[in-house]
Amino acid sequence: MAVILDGKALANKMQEDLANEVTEWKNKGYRIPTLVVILIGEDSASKVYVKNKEKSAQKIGFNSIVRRLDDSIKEEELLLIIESYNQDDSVDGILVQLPLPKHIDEEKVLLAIDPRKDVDGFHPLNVGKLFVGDPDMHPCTPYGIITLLKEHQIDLVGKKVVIIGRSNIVGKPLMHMMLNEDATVTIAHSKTKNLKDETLTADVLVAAIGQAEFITSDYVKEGAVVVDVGMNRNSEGKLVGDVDYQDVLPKVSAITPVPGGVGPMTITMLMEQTMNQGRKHCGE
Ligand SMILES: Nc1nc(=O)c2c([nH]1)NC[C@@H]1CN(c3ccc(C(=O)N[C@@H](CCC(=O)O)C(=O)O)cc3)C=[N+]21
Repeated sequence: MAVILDGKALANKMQEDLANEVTEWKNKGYRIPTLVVILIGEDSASKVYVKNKEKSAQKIGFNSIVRRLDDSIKEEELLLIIESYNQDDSVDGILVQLPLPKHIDEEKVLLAIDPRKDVDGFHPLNVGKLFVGDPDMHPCTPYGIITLLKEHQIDLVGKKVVIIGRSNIVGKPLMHMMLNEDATVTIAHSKTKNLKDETLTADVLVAAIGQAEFITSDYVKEGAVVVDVGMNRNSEGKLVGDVDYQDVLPKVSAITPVPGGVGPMTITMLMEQTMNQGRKHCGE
């Protein structure tokens, strides 16, 4: 029987621990950790994600600020808003929800966030620190994946990990984190030839493709661990991953469900890094 890697359960447990820490923190008379999430425009998926982040932050007891900005905002104006939060000593974490409207340069925005407040781990300095194996802030989705696998004692040393997807927010940072765990890593993507030949070698297969139920059992080695990063709506409007869950289930040793797998872990790692920064900024 396959082990279900229940991200929701671990997320709940970790968020309870964080809530207890915040209570202790308050009792010591310290300032409550503060997270600012900046949401630009009306993208419906982004709204749901931001709402979930806000709910978690409030449940934990953080000071949660969601700054909603109009689609038409000028890049300079956004940069000034970010700078004001950089300067504000009561703010521990700043996250700008991606994707951004087309007229705004993502690289400029990510560079503008103070790296010490970059709880998303997307600032080039934090990307570079991860690259050289000395990470400070981690991108939350890959960090959540590693945390979930570790919780279930899934050993990565020397294992063959195949990641499908080369994005800056999932595939590439996960590659570095897996290397830091001594795994052997392959990244496949839309131009990869004979994808199945790659995926069938995977002890751990990570799907970050963006196509509903793309990975069927013929892509998966017997006994593999399958991690599903996908978030797609199928024709019935149901949330499904990049993995055909029912089809691969009999073949795998462990698998993350969608919903309730990687998604809740992503949010939890954001909260964890906000707590850590809050602690640092108070000099503890
Ligand atoms: N600057 C930035 N940081 C991010 O971390 C970031 C981002 N931009 N842009 C988009 C992606 C996506 N993302 C998710 C967060 C939570 C769920 C989540 O909570 N998923 C639930 C279900 C949610 C639902 O019901 O739709 C689950 O899997 O159980 C999913 C995806 C964060 N992202």
